[in-house]
Amino acid sequence: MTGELMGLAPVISTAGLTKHYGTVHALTDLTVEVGDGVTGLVGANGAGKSTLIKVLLGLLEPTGGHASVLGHDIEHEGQEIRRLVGYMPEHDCLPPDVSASDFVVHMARMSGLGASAARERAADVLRHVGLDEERYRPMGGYSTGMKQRAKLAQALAHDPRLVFLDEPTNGLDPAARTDMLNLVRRIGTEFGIAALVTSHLLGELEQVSDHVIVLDGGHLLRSSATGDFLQRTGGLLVEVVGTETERDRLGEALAQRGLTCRPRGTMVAIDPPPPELAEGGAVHDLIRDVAADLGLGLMRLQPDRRHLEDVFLEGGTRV
Ligand SMILES: Nc1ncnc2c1ncn2[C@@H]1O[C@H](COP(=O)(O)OP(=O)(O)OP(=O)(O)O)[C@@H](O)[C@H]1O
Repeated sequence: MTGELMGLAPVISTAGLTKHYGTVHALTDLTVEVGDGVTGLVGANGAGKSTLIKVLLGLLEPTGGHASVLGHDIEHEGQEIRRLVGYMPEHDCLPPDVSASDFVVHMARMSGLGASAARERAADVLRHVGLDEERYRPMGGYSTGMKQRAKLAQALAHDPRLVFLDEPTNGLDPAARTDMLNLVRRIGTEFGIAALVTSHLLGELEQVSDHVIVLDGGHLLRSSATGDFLQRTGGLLVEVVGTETERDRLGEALAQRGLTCRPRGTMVAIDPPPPELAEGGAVHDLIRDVAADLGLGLMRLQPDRRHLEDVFLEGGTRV
């Protein structure tokens, strides 16, 4: 876990955390730690992500187990936790007749800032999230992207140590999604605020998270550094100048030399080579020589990596 590795106290720590809604087992025996930086909380709809956040905020009582957030016990110190933590809920919760500016000032005042400090802080966070002149307009007329930014701004209003961002990219088009992910990354790096961010889209979290926790039906499927999810497969990806014809000529020639190849987009994906070619970069030399013999220009030769989707496709092992 991130915190343990760095010798720091974890930002969040749970032990056997369980939450049932009647017969629905939303979280089961969850033991996990979250450190500083950005942590992705991934899982399909209904996996228990929002429930975990609400339990950690002290808004829902756990059925069993324990958890602490920034060193505070969730059952007895919920108020202290909510003072230190910002929360961007999944669903629309913005008053339509109020401007983002008034709303964020209000949220900052609620957290104890004086009138002028709250105005200053609101202007800062609204600028950081990219709401400019629109911030003076009633939020009812905002696009989904602007609403998500306003929700994020209110989560940052009281200068929290940690933010819970529940599906911040929900409903956004690809460009707005990229902007939001960049913002999430900046929160964890430039602003130095730890972030637990949920998504059911696995690919997007691998771009911004230092660590990823995967939930499946309320169970912990996996918790590791993002780099470990993207571990090398031992295979290679090669791209040559030209079209599919050149790609396939290379693939066929490499297959004749004992490599297992298949097309993947514009590239040739090569399975981990046999031991005699894996040693000392022999496979790289072979690919270079085969491309040269065919008169093909090598554009790219890189390790093939697993992606977060693969963890799900493989079914994974519950830990
Ligand atoms: N108040 C509630 N009463 C009963 N069941 C609930 C309640 N809230 C959530 N659930 C159920 O608990 C399970 C986990 O829900 P949760 O909202 O935590 O999942 P999630 O991973 O956040 O999914 P989503 O992204 O769809 O919100 C689901 O089966 C859900 O239907």
